[in-house]
Amino acid sequence: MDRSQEMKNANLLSQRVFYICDLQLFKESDKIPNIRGRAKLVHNLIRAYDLVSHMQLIPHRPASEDSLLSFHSRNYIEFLQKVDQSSDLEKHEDDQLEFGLEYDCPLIEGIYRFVQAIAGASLTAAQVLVNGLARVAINWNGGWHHAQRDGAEGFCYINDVVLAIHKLREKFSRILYIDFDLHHGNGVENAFAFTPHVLTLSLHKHEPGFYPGTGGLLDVGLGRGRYYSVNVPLKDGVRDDNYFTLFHCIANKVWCTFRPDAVVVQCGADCINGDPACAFNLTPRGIGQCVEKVLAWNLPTLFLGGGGYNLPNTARCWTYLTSIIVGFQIPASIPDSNEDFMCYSPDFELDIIPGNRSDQNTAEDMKLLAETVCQNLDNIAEGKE
Ligand SMILES: O=C(CCc1ccccc1NC(=O)c1cccc(C(F)(F)F)c1)NO
Ligand SMILES: [Zn+2]
Repeated sequence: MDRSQEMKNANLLSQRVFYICDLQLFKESDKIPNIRGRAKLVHNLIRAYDLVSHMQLIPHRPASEDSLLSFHSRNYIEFLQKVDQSSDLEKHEDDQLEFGLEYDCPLIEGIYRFVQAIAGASLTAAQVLVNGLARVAINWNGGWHHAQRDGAEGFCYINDVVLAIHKLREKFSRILYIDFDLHHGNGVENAFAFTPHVLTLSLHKHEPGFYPGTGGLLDVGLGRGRYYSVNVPLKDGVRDDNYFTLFHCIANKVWCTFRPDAVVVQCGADCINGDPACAFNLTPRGIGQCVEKVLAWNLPTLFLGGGGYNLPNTARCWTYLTSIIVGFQIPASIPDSNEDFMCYSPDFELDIIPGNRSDQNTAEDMKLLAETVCQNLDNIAEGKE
């Protein structure tokens, strides 16, 4: 191999952060209810801050039918293929309901090509980590954590998170999944509830009537997976400092007892102040501190998106997280070169101020969460079932 090729490879490896992006993927992402236009907004802001020059940009490869079947049922995948072709949707009305393709997950045009793109992007990112080409990969168009084996749920048509974790398991023995989205990562937890090879850790809002309703403190996993599902149920109003203190304590315990070989992080931005969900008082700095802690472990890590319905705030959040992941500090004011500049009015600032909702989580609540979770995790220390 000549010198220049060596230089290229060295440069490639030094770009330890791979970033999945291409226009087709953004086009497919726009088919998801309530986030139309978000994919481009996020990418444009990341580009405006010139963060792309610190990353290796690669396009997604559409997921094959086989890779979709590594988690989803043949019935569901074949239904998506069938309904994709047919013009008259009325014919499949009852099937649609059976596969959750109603209400929150209305049928979308070209749905099979859509799920191949969404799943393919996260699989392409995971493959980069399996190949050892990079230590970190980002797919802000993934993170659809509610989709179940045999159906769509909660705006999630395909569970790209489960597929990506399954891909990582080809090389890594113990995978830690961390879910910062406002909603419980039920689809991912269900997929791995019975296995000790994947520990799922979800911090989320949990109160009567709030979707999906699962992820209570007593939900610890099943069979050989008992104690490998970790849930941190929170009430409205939690703020950066308490959230990070809790995460810091639990993440340390998970790291010591589970000793992960790779990490997948779902960064749903509906937990950030300003989201129409109006629940937590968090800012990107709070989640950013948690991300810094995960990066300090220096493990192969895949970052995914998720919820986030205040589109400019979601762009602010994931741009800020990208700057932390690549280790390049960026200025607080939105670059006016950005074509979407006006979306960031009236402040044109990157920072998001914390909400001022009263914190329903008392100090006792937080203490009980930390203690209970840490006691549960004592059960997975070396050798204990
Ligand atoms: O964000 C999600 C999906 C949430 C969801 C699941 C099932 C039914 C409805 C929803 N959507 C919302 O909870 C929601 C929250 C805030 C804002 C919106 C919006 F899109 F209408 F703005 C929607 N999972 O991480
Ligand atoms: Zn969510």
